[in-house]
Amino acid sequence: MPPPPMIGVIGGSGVYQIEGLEGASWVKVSTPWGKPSDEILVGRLNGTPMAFLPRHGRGHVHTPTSVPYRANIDALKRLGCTDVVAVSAVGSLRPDYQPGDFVLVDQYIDRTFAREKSFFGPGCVGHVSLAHPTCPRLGAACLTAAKAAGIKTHASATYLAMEGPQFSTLAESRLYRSWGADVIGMTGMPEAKLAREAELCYASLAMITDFDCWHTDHGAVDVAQVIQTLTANANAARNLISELPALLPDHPTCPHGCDHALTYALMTAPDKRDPDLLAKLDAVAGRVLK
Ligand SMILES: CSC[C@H]1O[C@H](OP(=O)(O)O)[C@H](O)[C@@H]1O
Ligand SMILES: Nc1ncnc2[nH]cnc12
Repeated sequence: MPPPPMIGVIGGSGVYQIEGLEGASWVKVSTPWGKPSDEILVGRLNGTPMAFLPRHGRGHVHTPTSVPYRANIDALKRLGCTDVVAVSAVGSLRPDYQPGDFVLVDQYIDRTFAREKSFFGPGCVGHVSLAHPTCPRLGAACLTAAKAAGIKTHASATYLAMEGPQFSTLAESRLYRSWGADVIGMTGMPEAKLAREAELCYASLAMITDFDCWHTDHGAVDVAQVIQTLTANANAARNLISELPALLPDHPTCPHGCDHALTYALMTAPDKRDPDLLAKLDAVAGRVLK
């Protein structure tokens, strides 16, 4: 029997709390990959178990580079999450995706270079498919929730993940546009890669806060502009999340295979596997290592 649905929400910049969780408490979760960004708020939303983790920690302590992505995903998996909705602030790289709009991210270009990107490594080599890096079923639920909450949401976007923390140069912004990227942010990767390795359904809902620096009618992005747009639209994000529980199926076997991503992924022969790494993979890959 597949586990019952539990939604993990990763809150991005400006989203450090969620309201309305019944019986909510902040819990400390230890992982073999270090400490998550913060304690995790666990409770129920309209009867469905939910776990909320602020990606940068309460008070925005972590940079996009220092976010402990592996610990965060491991902790959500360890708590029993089946589905993870990531909320992020992004800049728009196209004129028709405008500040205040939401987008459902379904593709990535990963330009980050200073982060741990895999749970696997020497002694347990694994290769998962990332052709479709997000879960279409969870994405569809997010779009339905956004519609119910009255939020303008674009159904598809390619997210350029940059290292940061500085924003892009004009030449970079133009280059990313020429590559076909639609939005830009600093945290979408390796989060999506790790969620896939952990066999979690993952969807990324991004709020557009600015036009980065390429748009001739708009000044270059700064933090004040990002915060202003985030604050103006924070309620929309909350309303959207509260619509989600009713939209998840009772028996969450993923028709797209997110929950079986590791079935053919492991390459290392059983007798060559590193016991220390296998122990660390207990939550993430326990299903295939039992
Ligand atoms: C505050 S602007 C840059 C900052 O905002 C985004 O954060 P998140 O993705 O966690 O919402 C962006 O990726 C940068 O980390
Ligand atoms: N223009 C931008 N570049 C990178 N990350 C962002 N987050 C919000 N706006 C951004």
